[in-house]
Amino acid sequence: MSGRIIVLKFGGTSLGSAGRVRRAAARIAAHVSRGRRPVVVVSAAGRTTDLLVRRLSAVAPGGRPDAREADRALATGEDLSAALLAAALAGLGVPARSLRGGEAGVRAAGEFCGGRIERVDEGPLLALLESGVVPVVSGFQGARADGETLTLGRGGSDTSAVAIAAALGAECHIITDVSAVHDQDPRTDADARALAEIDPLALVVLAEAGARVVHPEAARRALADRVPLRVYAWWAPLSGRGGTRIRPAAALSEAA
Ligand SMILES: Nc1ncnc2c1ncn2[C@@H]1O[C@H](COP(=O)(O)OP(=O)(O)O)[C@@H](O)[C@H]1O
Ligand SMILES: N[C@@H](CC(=O)OP(=O)(O)O)C(=O)O
Repeated sequence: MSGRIIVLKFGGTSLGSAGRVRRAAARIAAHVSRGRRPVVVVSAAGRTTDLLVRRLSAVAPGGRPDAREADRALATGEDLSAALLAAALAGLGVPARSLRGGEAGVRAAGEFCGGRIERVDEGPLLALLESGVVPVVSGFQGARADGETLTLGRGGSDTSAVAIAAALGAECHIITDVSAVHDQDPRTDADARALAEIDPLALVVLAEAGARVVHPEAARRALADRVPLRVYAWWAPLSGRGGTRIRPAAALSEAA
């Protein structure tokens, strides 16, 4: 089955309104109708995580909340996105189920607010795919061996998506708020060029230099685990054309 699995990661801006959640659901449904088996990974909508950080600071002495409770609060942003998107899919007649990171098999290690993904047990996701259900997984979180939820650091949903794709032997699409990976941040540099293709190592270099579009840890994992990536915008055609392909031996080239 692995050849037909595709991991689709929707960033916060891609889920920032009811209309965008419905468009994300339509994109997933389009993949299902083409015979693919999507596994979906979501971020918290819009500025939700920033809001949760502010709310935690407001109730904590000295603005420093207890780390365990901070992680439980922060994880709710992704959980809400997952439930909303699964509900939108059900509304389109596509069976779907929201899962927390730990429920989806994402095993994390480390401390609260600073977890790292140790491994992904593919069993729960494969079981849902086998029964024709689209798993919609909360990114940015995993479960530690003691059952506690750990978040993975800001921007960590990209890492969730790539780790899941690596475990499933699948490609991973990162759906974001820019049309492609550019050679500079297109929001601050009017001359930024969209890249049609880029080598995975070049993506690591861009990400480590601060290009937020793919988290550096996700880029490093894609390189190490040979996960093919694509990056495009939430408003891109549902046909899936355009954006940036990240694959080994791709030359840096400008998008048409
Ligand atoms: N080289 C680059 N190419 C594309 N986007 C970039 C680059 N450098 C920085 N960015 C920024 O990355 C942002 C997308 O990342 P992010 O805000 O984390 O999106 P999401 O909400 O989808 O996770 C874009 O809005 C853009 O401003
Ligand atoms: N919601 C988390 C995780 C994340 O990855 O978000 P996004 O995919 O929107 O960058 C954050 O804001 O850091």
